[in-house]
Amino acid sequence: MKDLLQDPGLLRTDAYVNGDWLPGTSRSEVVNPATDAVVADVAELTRVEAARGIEAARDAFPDWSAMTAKERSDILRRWADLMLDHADDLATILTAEMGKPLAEARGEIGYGASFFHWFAEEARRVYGDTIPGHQRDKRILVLKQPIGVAASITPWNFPNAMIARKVAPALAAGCTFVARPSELTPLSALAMAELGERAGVPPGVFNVVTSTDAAAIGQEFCDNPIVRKLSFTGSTRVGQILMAQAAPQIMKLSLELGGNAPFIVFDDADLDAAVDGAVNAKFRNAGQTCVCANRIFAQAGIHDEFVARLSDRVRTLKTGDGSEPGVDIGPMITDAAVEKVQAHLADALGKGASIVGGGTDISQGGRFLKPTVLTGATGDMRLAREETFGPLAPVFRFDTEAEAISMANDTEFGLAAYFYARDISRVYRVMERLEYGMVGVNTGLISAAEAPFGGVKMSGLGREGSAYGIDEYLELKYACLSV
Ligand SMILES: NC(=O)c1ccc[n+]([C@@H]2O[C@H](COP(=O)([O-])OP(=O)(O)OC[C@H]3O[C@@H](n4cnc5c(N)ncnc54)[C@H](O)[C@@H]3O)[C@@H](O)[C@H]2O)c1
Ligand SMILES: O=C[C@H](O)CS(=O)(=O)O
Repeated sequence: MKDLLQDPGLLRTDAYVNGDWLPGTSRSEVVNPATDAVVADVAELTRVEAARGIEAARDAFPDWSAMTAKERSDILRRWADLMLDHADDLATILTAEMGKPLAEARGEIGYGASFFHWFAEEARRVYGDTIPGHQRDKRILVLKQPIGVAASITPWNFPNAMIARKVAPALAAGCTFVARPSELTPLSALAMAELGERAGVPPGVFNVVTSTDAAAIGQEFCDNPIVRKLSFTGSTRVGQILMAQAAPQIMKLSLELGGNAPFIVFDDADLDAAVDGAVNAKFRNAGQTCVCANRIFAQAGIHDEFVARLSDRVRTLKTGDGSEPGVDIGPMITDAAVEKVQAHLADALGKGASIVGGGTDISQGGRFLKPTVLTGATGDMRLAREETFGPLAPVFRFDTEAEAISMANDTEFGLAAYFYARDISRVYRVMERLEYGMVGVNTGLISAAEAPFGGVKMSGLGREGSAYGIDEYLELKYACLSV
């Protein structure tokens, strides 16, 4: 792997605690999902060693939080600049461990760096308040102060950006941090730590504990009284586990969980734009994103034309090893992920859906699946109620606006939704009535550091990015002065 990198020093395989690289008492393999080749052997830390990382963050907190906002801002900006300077190497590492096409991996590095740039600016705008007193001799002050030690647990599908979206606001606020990346994709987090060290992040401020024992590390994060904030991105199932485990500590939580995004195309939509949006929203990261269009709804008047145009576009998408030029759809991350998509397809076909172009098999060998459009999808199918997390685009037909909104909202999730329409009254009505944390109107790509990313209902708590994102790592203190 190192021979593929311009800067081999970025391929770090030891855990990073208190500025030291720890080999751990054992190692675990990171495997390329496209080839099954072993990419690296990574340090396997125990729960006790993870606690060392928490203690390092505790010990680093006083000095880090005492820095001026400008001092922290400068370090975050240097970190972002280094990530962009090394984007090609970081993308090579990311594609090797996660499988996404190199172009998407480079895009993710830019997306991750954008959070460091954004919160380098937000660091200097953590303002408090003065409030007119409730008595003549009282003065009211509101201070915003960093929570303290924050911890993160993140998924495999965006191994750089999901950590950046948490570390950047945390450190900007003055918190110190312990990250536990997915066991499937730890290398991107370790490369981030290497660049953080080069950017001047002091020892103990940012720590990366690597382990395949997710439950043990998560339990340590929830049980250890030093940890005052846990930020989790992953499935709703695990989010519920962590929320319960964190309850005894009354720990502040951010939960970025599962989704079931509707993608609605109304009769008055710009169909070419809707097709572009559907391809972006459905097939980015081979359909392995929390905001992917999981259900596509097409109004009766344009249904057949939309399906025809979408299918024509999908047929041009190339499946293959993400490190190869021109590949649009990389592998699924695991065999279990392949099995889930195949199970959703079989269930849908068994309940009356059809693959556009015919056939019943979407396998391309190994963990590769053919991007596929289904018609005849209905609400009783598994793919209507569960995240498919793969390149399967089920199209549901609808007649009225009210029916579309009702079907779109008929889910326990509420992360992202999308719709295409040009009538401004309809745009306002639908935008207001969709029960989601984020709505894309005439666009299939909504994620940006400038915007508050997050969901409602079973899709989580809190927001990441935007000016709101730093509040997740701050506490309000009310001071009442008698004068
Ligand atoms: N809302 C968002 O921003 C967002 C972003 C990316 C992914 N996701 C969601 O994540 C899921 C896919 O990612 P995934 O398969 O890695 O999810 P996952 O919940 O299985 O795993 C997420 C992380 O939690 C760890 N984990 C698993 N069990 C744990 C436990 N008992 N205690 C502590 N940690 C544990 C995993 O090792 C991993 O690092 C999908 O549901 C997707 O929608 C949401
Ligand atoms: O899958 C989860 C990510 O949050 C997707 S995005 O890149 O932030 O849209």
